[in-house]
Amino acid sequence: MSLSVRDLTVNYGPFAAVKEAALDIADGEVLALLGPSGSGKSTLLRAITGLEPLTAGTVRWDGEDLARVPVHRRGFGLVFQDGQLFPHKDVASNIAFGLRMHDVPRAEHAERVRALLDLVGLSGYERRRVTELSGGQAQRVALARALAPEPRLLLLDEPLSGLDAGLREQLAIDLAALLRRSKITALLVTHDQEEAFTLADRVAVLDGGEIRQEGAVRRVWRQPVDEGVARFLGVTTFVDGEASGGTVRTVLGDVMLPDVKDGAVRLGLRPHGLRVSETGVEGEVTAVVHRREHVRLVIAPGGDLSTVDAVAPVTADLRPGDTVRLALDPDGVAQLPRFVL
Ligand SMILES: Nc1ncnc2c1ncn2[C@@H]1O[C@H](COP(=O)(O)OP(=O)(O)OP(=O)(O)O)[C@@H](O)[C@H]1O
Repeated sequence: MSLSVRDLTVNYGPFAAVKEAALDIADGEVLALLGPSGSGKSTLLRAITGLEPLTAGTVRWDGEDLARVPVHRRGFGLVFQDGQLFPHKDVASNIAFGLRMHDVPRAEHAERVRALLDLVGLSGYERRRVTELSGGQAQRVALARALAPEPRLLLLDEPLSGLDAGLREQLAIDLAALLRRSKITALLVTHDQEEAFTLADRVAVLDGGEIRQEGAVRRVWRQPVDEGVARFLGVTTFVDGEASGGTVRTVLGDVMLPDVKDGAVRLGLRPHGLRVSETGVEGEVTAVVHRREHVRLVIAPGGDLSTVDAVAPVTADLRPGDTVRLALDPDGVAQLPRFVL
């Protein structure tokens, strides 16, 4: 085990921004701290780096308590939302700064900078002024600078949130490949579930300063512990059902789910968990929103049911008032614990 955090609490006056947080990151693993704005993600990350004093708790690396180890001696690399590059230096000097801080001999700088630029997909950019970089390129340079001293833990605080959507998606894919290829141990802070799921092996979902759920990405996505976590992970509709032999029967249709136990179950549906289909439950379209890859719909299924979110292909020509049929898609369905009163 590399990083181990226990009972970590950070108070700002009477307000607890982080409450008794516990998490572990194993060697080569990427953990994402995911949560809404103000949930305490950045405070927890800053406390781990040593930038924020702990009110209580411990941060250990391989068992060693870091309480008395200052930020620059922890061997951690940091990347923030705005890469905070030195504007008067060129790309190579920005990256070499990371090397100088860690006593890498000067003769090795050029070669190391070249290798790092290659790693982040910016070969040949050594002499470029940082003021002449795009937002995405600047974040790649910030990443190269943080990686230069070969940190034992890379901490990324919303590294992509300053970028526009398309670029952000591409950079998340590139960054995920880089982290896996280089077997870097990392902690990522983000409010964007797509980003967390692209980049991380495990996620810890924070809300109100508390870690509400922690686990492998797929598991948290498929089995959120409560409605709060489920909603934060994109679930908009909850429906009860009865499982038998791997199929769950609900008022919105049947769906086959892996590992579902027979008996009463509660499902959480993301919009793409309900798709317009040839057969299935009938409903009336009440709203249509065009998205890049699909059309989002609000449907009134009739009867006692409240409106539900659903999707249709971009080619679907649907308007409010149209009648459609809906089928459940297991890809967009989560399973929640069902509390029997
Ligand atoms: N220096 C400070 N003094 C007082 N309160 C603070 C301070 N820094 C943060 N807070 C409060 O602590 C809470 C957690 O803040 P934090 O920045 O960790 O949240 P976050 O999840 O990272 O949010 P965001 O995604 O918006 O950055 C917030 O309610 C914030 O207002």
